[in-house]
Amino acid sequence: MAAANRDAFWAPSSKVNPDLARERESATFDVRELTHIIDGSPDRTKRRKELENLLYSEPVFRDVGRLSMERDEIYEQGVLKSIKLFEWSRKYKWDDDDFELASRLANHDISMSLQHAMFIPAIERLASDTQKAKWLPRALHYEMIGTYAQTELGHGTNLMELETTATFDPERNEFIMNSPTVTSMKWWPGALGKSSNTAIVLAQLIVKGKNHGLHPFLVPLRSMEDHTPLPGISVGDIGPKMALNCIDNGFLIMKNVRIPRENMFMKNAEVTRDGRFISRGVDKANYATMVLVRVKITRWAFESLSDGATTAVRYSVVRRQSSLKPGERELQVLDYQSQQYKVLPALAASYAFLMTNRSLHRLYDSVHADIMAGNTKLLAELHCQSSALKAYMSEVVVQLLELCRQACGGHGYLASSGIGLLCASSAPLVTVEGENSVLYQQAARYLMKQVAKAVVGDPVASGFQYLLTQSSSDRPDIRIQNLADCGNLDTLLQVYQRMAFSVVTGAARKLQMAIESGVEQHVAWNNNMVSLIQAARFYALHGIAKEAGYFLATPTLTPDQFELVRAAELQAMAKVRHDAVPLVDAFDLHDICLHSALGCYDGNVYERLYALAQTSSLNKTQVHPAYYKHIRGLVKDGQKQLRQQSKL
Ligand SMILES: CCC/C=C/C(=O)SCCNC(=O)CCNC(=O)[C@H](O)C(C)(C)COP(=O)([O-])OP(=O)([O-])OC[C@H]1O[C@@H](n2cnc3c(N)ncnc32)[C@H](O)[C@@H]1OP(=O)([O-])[O-]
Ligand SMILES: Cc1cc2nc3c(=O)[nH]c(=O)nc-3n(C[C@H](O)[C@H](O)[C@H](O)COP(=O)(O)OP(=O)(O)OC[C@H]3O[C@@H](n4cnc5c(N)ncnc54)[C@H](O)[C@@H]3O)c2cc1C
Repeated sequence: MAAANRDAFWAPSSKVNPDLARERESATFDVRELTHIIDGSPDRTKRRKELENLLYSEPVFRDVGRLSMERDEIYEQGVLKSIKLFEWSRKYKWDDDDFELASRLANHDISMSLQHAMFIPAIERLASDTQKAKWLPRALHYEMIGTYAQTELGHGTNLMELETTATFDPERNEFIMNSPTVTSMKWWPGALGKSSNTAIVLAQLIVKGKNHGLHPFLVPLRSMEDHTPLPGISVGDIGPKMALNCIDNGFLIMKNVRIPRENMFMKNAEVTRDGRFISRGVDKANYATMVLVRVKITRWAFESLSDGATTAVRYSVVRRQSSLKPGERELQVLDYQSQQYKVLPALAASYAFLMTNRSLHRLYDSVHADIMAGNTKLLAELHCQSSALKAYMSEVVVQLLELCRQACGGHGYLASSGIGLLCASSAPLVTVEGENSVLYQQAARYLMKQVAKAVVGDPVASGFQYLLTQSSSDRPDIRIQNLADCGNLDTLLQVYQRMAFSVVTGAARKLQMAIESGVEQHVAWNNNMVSLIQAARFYALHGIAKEAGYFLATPTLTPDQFELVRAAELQAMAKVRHDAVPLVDAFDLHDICLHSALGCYDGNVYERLYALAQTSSLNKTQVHPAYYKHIRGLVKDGQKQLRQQSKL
């Protein structure tokens, strides 16, 4: 597609699909006001619009051609986008919020996203003041382009078994970095393969033959002059992935790579010139960057889901298919109850996730400020909440996005729908920054400790008061007698607390019984892992309907009450359906950001599908070269055989 046509492609059309226009006219609330709430304030909306104008004035951010690009081109485009954002960040002195917003507007489709997502935050959190003074300006001015290299080919989850070593050489006042085995090579770090010249490498610290555990080190990878790998460094890309192919996730093998002693991150621990190891702060302080990124993932979960919900809702009101009564006009597919059941949970969860992320962010900011001041009292609660919410929200996003894709029928399978790519690029959220079942277990571990406290009457953390209130014998009955009761938030909270109490204490009981019967603690944990993971998950009405078994078996609800909840859920869906389009419009996603022929604001779905099909590389010529190479021979042979047969 020529550049001029690309611009035309994204230009909003004055001709809006009439079904979509009607939905907007009947909105029961002010969409702009809701947009301000979603953005945070009218000023934040204004700022977003300013950044949209800046970004989308650049051809590289408007491109629709990526659907037919080769890997090299995808990578190069991702690099170009990174460079643009970095240049603007430097020129306009963007703060973290601005950078995050700009990155979101670029769909995080940038090769060197780790620079701001992990590399700079890790320096801020793990480096001593002297190191920060030295490294931060180099990172913020993009002389250092960096990555966070923790995972290895052999181990991602179990950090204790990482094999990379950093051995202190007191004579030369240096660390010697080594990847001693095949499985010890670093594998997966984003931007490691081709883009980064520096890495934060997590390695086992060896001093005087003693292993002091995992610590972070700043390792130069490539020459600052010509970007060639430095002596002892083998580095490269790990190959194409299901999505996110603009990112050069890489491998790294180090052979006797020497770095100055001062390159060990020294906020939390230090090796002195004479080889003494000094540990400061809490044991897990070096995991701080992971906690931050888990919080960020809950934001990305909201963003991906709101993209998917917008596309699925808009398309579902534009698409008409079949009628309920023969001869009647075909129905907008969103009017089928089953379609509402596929699409509206994604819409509802988008809003719930936005608010949850905000609350988690507030907790993060407050605990982070405490930690910087030396107070780590709430670290365990933050670790529990960030682990459980990262796991739960990413799990739900992956499931709901796939439903949104299915809700778009066959067109949802086209790359031009945008939704397949969204599913593929969101899929790793369940794995990165801690695989979900592993993170649920971290939360379960904290929960079990809270149960132990509740049992002996000790105070429990603020979010776990239900362990005390729900255990008392005079707890009130659940009052669900009619549909209106199902809409009472206090009642719903009570339902969840009761179910959570039963599941959490049930898991604790099973664990305790297994241990008392003589089973070793870690075996008992493994034998009860599914119950423990369930205990760490949390669930409104849809959650109750989906997890019926737990609410009926615990027993939190009677079968009659459960039927009422189900009826109330369907009633709520019909109500939300009326405002579904205004509710997705309030996300105010620019068409370029959404990148979907099915989800565009004007609803001209069919025209855009056809226009995007024209960009297929197969359509460059009327007759494809494959015809001359292969198909022509087949057809000619067939013709020849037919002629011979007709002669017989
Ligand atoms: C942008 C996307 C790019 C992606 C990037 C990446 O993926 S980068 C790569 C991302 N990679 C990953 O995410 C790897 C995932 N793996 C891990 O995070 C860890 O290895 C582990 C948590 C699974 C276990 O760790 P372990 O064997 O060391 O520990 P343990 O289970 O024996 O527990 C010991 C104690 O430590 C506590 N504690 C643990 N973590 C934290 C924390 N963050 N904070 C605070 N506390 C924490 C825990 O509660 C327990 O406390 P207790 O009960 O003793 O008072
Ligand atoms: C797109 C992408 C980007 C990434 N970026 C980075 C990066 O920038 N830097 C970096 O260092 N790493 C990065 N990673 C690596 C990522 O952090 C790891 O993949 C993740 O931590 C899981 O580790 P693993 O792949 O080794 O899985 P494993 O730990 O081998 O787990 C495999 C499976 O085993 C099961 N399992 C494992 N342990 C347990 C347990 N204790 N209990 C129950 N079940 C268990 C789970 O089902 C799990 O899915 C990235 C990964 C991806 C996919």
